[in-house]
Amino acid sequence: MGARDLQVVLHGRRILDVPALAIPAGRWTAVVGPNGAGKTTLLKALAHLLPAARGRVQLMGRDMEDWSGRSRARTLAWLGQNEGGTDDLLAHDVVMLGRLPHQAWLGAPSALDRAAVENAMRQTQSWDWRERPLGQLSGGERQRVLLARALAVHADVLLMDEPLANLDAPHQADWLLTVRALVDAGHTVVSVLHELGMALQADELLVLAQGRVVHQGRAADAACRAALASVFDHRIAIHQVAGQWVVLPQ
Ligand SMILES: Nc1ncnc2c1ncn2[C@@H]1O[C@H](COP(=O)(O)OP(=O)(O)OP(=O)(O)O)[C@@H](O)[C@H]1O
Repeated sequence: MGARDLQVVLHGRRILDVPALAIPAGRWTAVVGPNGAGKTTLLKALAHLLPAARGRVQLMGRDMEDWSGRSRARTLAWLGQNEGGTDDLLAHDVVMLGRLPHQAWLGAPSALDRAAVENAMRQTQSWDWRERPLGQLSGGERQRVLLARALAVHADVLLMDEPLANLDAPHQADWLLTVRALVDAGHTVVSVLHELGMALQADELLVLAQGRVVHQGRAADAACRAALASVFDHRIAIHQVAGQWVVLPQ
């Protein structure tokens, strides 16, 4: 996906200013940067969730405005932070919401929908809580249900804002495997991450600061690590341990 002249002004402040952006298809891009850099704002603007956004966003080569809401919802899955309004729903029904773009108007879920929900819940190990209201789950359990909802869409493009929030280490590792499998199957994943060591395992890094893209490139490149150190005012130390990047605060 991509964007041109993307701007967000809120209460008279320019929050985001991205003249041109191309996110490679079939790869995993991690969006990183300090608090307040505009990462969530960028992701929401790309997802067409921010009425205040100006500019052009393209999804699979077509302007967002040219997509019907339904086909866009089938093509682009969203995992956001602190989403309200679904606490009273059973976890299973929350995940089924991910199948809405595939269902006929007022139609019952098909066998395919039910299988997609079960597979996604088993993949995130949340199937055991399917009969529990979302509001009664722990932060990590809830996050895994919401991840299942995004996976159940079977979308070509997945946008995830802080998907690792509240996940314990094994489930962070599972998330990584899930993303790798998605990308291997040709999907595009864009995730905002604060876990910089995980972000450095992405294919591409998009580094934001003060509402601007200050670097975009292959995460394996030294230039990405230099850009990271710079936007965090050199308050991080990046080490390689057993072939993986470890980022420590300093
Ligand atoms: N509704 C709003 N009204 C005014 N300013 C806002 C609003 N939402 C966000 N901002 C401001 O926009 C800037 C970018 O916010 P955003 O949430 O995109 O940052 P972020 O990079 O995701 O931050 P974090 O790492 O803290 O989650 C911040 O300075 C924030 O205060």
